[in-house]
Amino acid sequence: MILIQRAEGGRVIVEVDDKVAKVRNIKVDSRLDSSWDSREKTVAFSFDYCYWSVDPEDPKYASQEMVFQDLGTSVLSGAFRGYNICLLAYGQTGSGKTYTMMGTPASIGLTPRICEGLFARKDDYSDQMASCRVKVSFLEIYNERVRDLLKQSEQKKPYTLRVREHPETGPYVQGLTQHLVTDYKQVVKLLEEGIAKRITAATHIHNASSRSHAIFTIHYTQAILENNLPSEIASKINLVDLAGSERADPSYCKDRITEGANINKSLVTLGIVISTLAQNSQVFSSCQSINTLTSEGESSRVESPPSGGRRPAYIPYRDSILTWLLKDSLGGNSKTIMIATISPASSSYNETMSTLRYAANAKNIINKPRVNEDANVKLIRELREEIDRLKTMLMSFELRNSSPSWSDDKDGNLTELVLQNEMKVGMISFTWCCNYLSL
Ligand SMILES: Nc1ncnc2c1ncn2[C@@H]1O[C@H](COP(=O)(O)OP(=O)(O)OP(=O)(O)O)[C@@H](O)[C@H]1O
Repeated sequence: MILIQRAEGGRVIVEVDDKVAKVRNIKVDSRLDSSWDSREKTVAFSFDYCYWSVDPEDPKYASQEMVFQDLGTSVLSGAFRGYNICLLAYGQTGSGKTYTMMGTPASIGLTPRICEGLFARKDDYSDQMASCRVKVSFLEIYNERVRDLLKQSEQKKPYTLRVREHPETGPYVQGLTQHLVTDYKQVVKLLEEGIAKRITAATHIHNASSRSHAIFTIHYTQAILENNLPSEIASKINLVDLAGSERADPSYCKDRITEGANINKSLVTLGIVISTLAQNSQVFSSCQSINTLTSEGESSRVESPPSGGRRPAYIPYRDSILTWLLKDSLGGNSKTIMIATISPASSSYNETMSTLRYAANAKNIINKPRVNEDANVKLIRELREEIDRLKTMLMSFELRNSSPSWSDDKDGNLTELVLQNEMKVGMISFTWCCNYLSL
């Protein structure tokens, strides 16, 4: 989705028409007869949502509440169902990423609103024999190093945390503190603490520009009772406010230039990861459609890769700390929303076009999210569904079939299947309960 924030620096060259953002091509002079110039006068990009957030007096102005109602509520519903979610704000310096993700005291942003939503739901749990646990962590990546924003550090060099990769759960930051929070006020306090520690500097566009990528993570675990068995559904919500992309100003000091180079390095790597994932998703979907066509027309199955032998390309996640940490959110087990913020001013034309192309690429990625639930509880539920299906079939056979021999055969097989599945359910439930109690 695209969010158009303020217009400083020249005339407005962007307009929003429902889900389409149209940018006037400033390289084509609209006053001249363009018959000799084949370039388009406007370039249109379509997204799931486009918001106009320039002037609060404008009737089409999109407020923080409106953005939350569209995006924040879908983050919450995904988390309640047990999915991992990632919300990522990308855009030019000063275009409103931090405003959208965090907000201001007068106009709170997505992150605090999402936390508020989690705790509003928590209050309902008393009726449902379920409970939940919320833990948060907050880190920044600055100059390719990781710092815990929620840890008091007396050290001179606080950027010492290392990223490691677990074979099952993926990349994580070793030693990052996780804070158990029980109400909204506690989260707000931690958010304020972390934001105050985040590295900012004055750039030629924005005098309090975030120079680091910030990741606020919520570990949301729900304890539920399913089929009379206690179980847990876990969801990880990554709320990411990226550092702004900006060109290096020759008047900057050496540190600022190194900092800019590191920001660009991770944003360039993010761009490469996004376009490779988008290409791979296209290879995957063409593979699927070829397999579908073949299985409709022939009896044999085609193994991937399809004709032409295109294999998925290597994804360089580990080329930057940012992409390594977001590996699962980008093209993995996560529902991911990218918010691209742009300025509608003509002076930002190049950055706006590059952000829109970046976002258009990200739209093509196909992720594989799955509910993070206990595998045994899932198996028991599937077996019970199968038993119900078989019992319904048995009943309809008994009602419909008059031929005794045929019906007896089928009845026998189905009854046996029902019994086998009920035994499996009994055994798994027993072993699972023993394991759960011994923990
Ligand atoms: N829609 C908006 N309404 C009112 N103020 C806004 C809006 N968008 C941004 N701002 C204000 O503009 C300034 C810059 O915005 P913000 O800090 O969110 O930019 P950013 O993209 O995070 O920049 P950087 O990458 O440099 O950190 C802030 O003072 C912010 O409060």
